[in-house]
Amino acid sequence: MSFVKNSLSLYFIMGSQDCPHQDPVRVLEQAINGGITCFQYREKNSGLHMHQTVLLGKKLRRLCREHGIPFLVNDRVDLALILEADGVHIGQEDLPASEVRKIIGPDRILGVSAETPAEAEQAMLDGADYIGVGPMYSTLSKKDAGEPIGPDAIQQIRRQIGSDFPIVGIGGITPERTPQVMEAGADGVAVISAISKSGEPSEAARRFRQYLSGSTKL
Ligand SMILES: Nc1nc(C(F)(F)F)ncc1COP(=O)(O)OP(=O)(O)O
Ligand SMILES: [Mg+2]
Repeated sequence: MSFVKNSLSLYFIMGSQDCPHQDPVRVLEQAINGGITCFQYREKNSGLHMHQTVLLGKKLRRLCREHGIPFLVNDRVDLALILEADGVHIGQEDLPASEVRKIIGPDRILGVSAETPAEAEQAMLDGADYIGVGPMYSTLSKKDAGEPIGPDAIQQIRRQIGSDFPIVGIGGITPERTPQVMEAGADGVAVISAISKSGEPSEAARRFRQYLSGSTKL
């Protein structure tokens, strides 16, 4: 579990839909240079058909492998297996976590979205290695995101599941908002547009790392 916990501190999530003006491979390369610790490939309503999704996924997977960054795939367990991903992330409206755990086996990472203590508890019972809690703040990266639940939701979940289980906050998180999410009990922050749409992904990732290490000049 400590491997997952350590890898969650700066969890970059991206698909081609998040990089309207740049090559997604270059964006990931820059984000890795800036210090991300985990990556999730999340193609959503991007217009790519599955062959293109696999091709891009292979390039992103290769980049992560070269830099020792865990590579996870969102939603699509088949795509995760094709890409030899380190894991998969699923939400409450995706395949049941307990079924996904059977398909990916015991050694791959299983992430599950949770908004409430009950969902968090169930995810743990279903074999999740971490949970993603959000949306923390309003987000443009997920069209069907619910109302923001804020860092308090992490505090409530922590009261239910204890301090050991890995939690990452997600949804509208900026470098400046990172301390609030971490103080609420998260092990890390998951980020899409604050890095992918920053124009300077490596600089953006570096700023998150500064706030994560508490080394910013307040
Ligand atoms: N993709 C995600 N990754 C995380 C992670 F924990 F990894 F940060 N947490 C939450 C989500 C959202 O997952 P889901 O609810 O299925 O929506 P979508 O499939 O649109 O992403
Ligand atoms: Mg999903």
